[in-house]
Amino acid sequence: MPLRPLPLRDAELAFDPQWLAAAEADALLADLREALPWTVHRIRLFGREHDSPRLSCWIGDPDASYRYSGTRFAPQPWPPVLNPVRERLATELGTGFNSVLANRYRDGRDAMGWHSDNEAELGPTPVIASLSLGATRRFVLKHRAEPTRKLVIELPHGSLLVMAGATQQHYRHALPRTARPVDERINLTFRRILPSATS
Ligand SMILES: O=C(O)CCC(=O)C(=O)O
Ligand SMILES: [Fe+2]
Repeated sequence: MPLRPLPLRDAELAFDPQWLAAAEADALLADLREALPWTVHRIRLFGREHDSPRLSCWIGDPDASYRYSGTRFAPQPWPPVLNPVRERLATELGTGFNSVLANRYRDGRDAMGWHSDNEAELGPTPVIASLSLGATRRFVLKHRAEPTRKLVIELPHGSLLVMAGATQQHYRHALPRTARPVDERINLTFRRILPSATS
């Protein structure tokens, strides 16, 4: 299916509910579960350290280091299974990616809180390509200045959501917890860390 624009004022979004065919998405999910060194990241919230409610893994080119809670981290190397995905994204979106944040939500209690992907190293108008595998979860975008302006979207197995332009400047997003019994989900957000920020 093609990527189609999702209309939302002050945002630039495109969505394909089935960017990967089910069999490809199944294989990728199974591989990534095994291939990645999943860890619980520590996050700083109101001055206190907590375990983040999910498993994560940062992947990237060797020069694409990133800052997280004030520390600089070297990324994990790309697992070969992601190479075709990375190439296809670059071709279809017309922009290259040098890093991926992989998140693994073990069940409905795992989640991601409100944030924007607005780190300085991504630049002011980052293209972020979010590929979802496994259980369908609800993703919510909320306008910073007008919180009633919202988009709620279900992200199914094999779907691709692209956030671009000024989306990160105007909107925050989250993956809320759910009381529904849900299976595991893996999400990959492909990003481009700018070279000026990686030295
Ligand atoms: O799991 C998701 O769909 C969202 C992930 C996300 O917002 C992020 O990695 O920055
Ligand atoms: Fe995000």
